[in-house]
Amino acid sequence: MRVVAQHVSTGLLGTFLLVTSGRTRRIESLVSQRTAELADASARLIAKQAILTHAERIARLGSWETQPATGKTYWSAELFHILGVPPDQAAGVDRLLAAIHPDDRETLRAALNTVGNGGAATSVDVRLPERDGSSPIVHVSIEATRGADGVETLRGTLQDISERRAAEAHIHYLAHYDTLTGLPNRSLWASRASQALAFARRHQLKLAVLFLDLDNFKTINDTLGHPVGDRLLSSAAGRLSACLRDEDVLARIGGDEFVILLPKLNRSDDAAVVARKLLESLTQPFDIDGQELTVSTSIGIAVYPGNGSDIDVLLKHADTAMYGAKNEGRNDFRFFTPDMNSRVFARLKLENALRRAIERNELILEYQPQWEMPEQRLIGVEALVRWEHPERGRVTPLEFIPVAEESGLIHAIGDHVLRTACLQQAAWHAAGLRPVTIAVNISALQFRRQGFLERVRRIIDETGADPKGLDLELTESALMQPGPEIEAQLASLREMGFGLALDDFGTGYSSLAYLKRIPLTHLKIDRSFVQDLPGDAEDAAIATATLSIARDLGLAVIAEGVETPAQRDFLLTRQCRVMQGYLLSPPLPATAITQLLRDDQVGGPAARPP
Ligand SMILES: Nc1nc2c(ncn2[C@@H]2O[C@H](COP(=O)(O)O[C@H]3[C@@H](O)[C@H](n4cnc5c(=O)[nH]c(N)nc54)O[C@@H]3COP(=O)(O)O)[C@@H](O)[C@H]2O)c(=O)[nH]1
Repeated sequence: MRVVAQHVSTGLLGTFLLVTSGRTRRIESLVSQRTAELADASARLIAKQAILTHAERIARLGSWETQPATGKTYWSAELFHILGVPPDQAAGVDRLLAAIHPDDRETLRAALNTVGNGGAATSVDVRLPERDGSSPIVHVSIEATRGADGVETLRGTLQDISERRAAEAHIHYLAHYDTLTGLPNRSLWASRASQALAFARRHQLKLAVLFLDLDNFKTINDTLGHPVGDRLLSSAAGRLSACLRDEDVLARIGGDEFVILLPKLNRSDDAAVVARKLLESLTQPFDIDGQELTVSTSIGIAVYPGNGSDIDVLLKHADTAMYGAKNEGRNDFRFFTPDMNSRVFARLKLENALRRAIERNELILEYQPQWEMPEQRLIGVEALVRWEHPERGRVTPLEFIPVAEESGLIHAIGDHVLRTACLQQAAWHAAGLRPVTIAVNISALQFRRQGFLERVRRIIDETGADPKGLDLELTESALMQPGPEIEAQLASLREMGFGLALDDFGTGYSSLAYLKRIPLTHLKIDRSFVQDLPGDAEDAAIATATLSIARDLGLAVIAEGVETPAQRDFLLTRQCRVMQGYLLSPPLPATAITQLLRDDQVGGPAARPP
């Protein structure tokens, strides 16, 4: 029995053991299955957490959660990072508030309290304390989960939006400011001007709009290059700005155009006071990269309510008045008057007529003789363009050359003048007349334009003219800052045989240094230095010095604008051998020069320095 019992008991145990071990295995298998599932879930959770952490880092967005009842708090890794709080420091609402800029803490506290006390979800933008010179801006969103006893969980996100804000600010800046000068642009100016106008209308105040355009800026820009032009513009903007009050609005609205709003004006004349200050501010030369540059401005003024009742009209009238100031000598201001509209129209009409004049060959040349003295031997002529306008009669180049330069027509006119002078040389040669030099004026814009040399070559080839009998008269502005390209162009012209005369010497941006570097053949004493000779001591000194410099540099000199025997005699005593002016002869048609040459077949062109 014992054995049986034993057997039985062994059997039971065995059975039990068998059963137990079977269950155990199942349990084990279940446990290991569950463990694997848990490990898998945990791995997936970790992976998801990693993705979330990654996403938060990329978005510069941290998240947080806090249970007011238990004080349990969670901060994501990115939240610690954005707030600059070490990850081992206790994280909670107080810590969050402490990490905010002291001036913005109350804003966030109020938002947290609102949501914590049952208010709707909200968000605020607050700053963090300054780091690396700026205060990051964070956008904090707050919401709550509520239970029966009120708020159970307060949670939210905090995102660093500094870059977005900076980008928005930059876009705003680009849309409203001029990047070169930092001044408001046309759009911002117009919106401020409209507000000011509404205020002026309500309070029956006056308001002025000033339109400024820098004089000769285009020449400086085209001749010295855009980087120099840009620096000049921004320096000029600085000076203009310094003349104004805080409430005035200065804007740059185009290349060299500025507008100013004077919003609170007692009397119209106050605008004139400001205009005078602005003109005065530009009188001192600018030092741009070590070179002295001078620029002036012309100013047009329109006043509300007299000259218009909306900003567009006031601006248009100020622009028109600015043209008035330009036409009447520049470097000055003019108030708008209704008759100016017709003047601007006239200027546009002139430009159109000039365009047609070129096509219709209305531009002709006269030639002013140049004489070797004291024998008064004709040795050259200066070609001067004339416009025979079908209705207006003769239009002076003083009127149309500036229009041609502003409109770009100067290039076509310049080519026409050079071609006509070349053909005239060929005609005099063909007629068997003795050769005289023909001097041709070249505008600075024409000379500095890409391809000038090629155009000159083409004209010479087409006309068969001899450059040895041609002088190109260049102004000082054409030769300002002669870089290697300009020097090479001048050298090529000299190699071709052209003479190179510096016109109006002493009136512009004279630099004796470049006289040495560029291959000039002549200097022309400007008639402004001749007209008061011999009485004016300063003019006498300038004329004498010019002659002396030219002699030392081996250059020929032509005195222009000689109108009186006293001027002629003074210049003769200073060894000036070549003269031009009304005393000797006005500019004449080609036929008259032909006659002069026929009458005197013994002269010859002035000897040029080698
Ligand atoms: N780029 C070009 N400019 C040109 C061309 N033709 C003329 N011009 C420039 O126009 C300005 C005015 O010229 P104009 O009315 O022809 O006057 C010239 C002479 O008539 C005048 N002159 C000559 N002698 C006297 C005088 O004794 N007294 C006096 N008051 N005026 C006199 O001077 C002008 C010549 O000046 P300049 O060229 O400096 O030698 C003038 O700036 C012309 O340059 C052209 O084809 N292209």
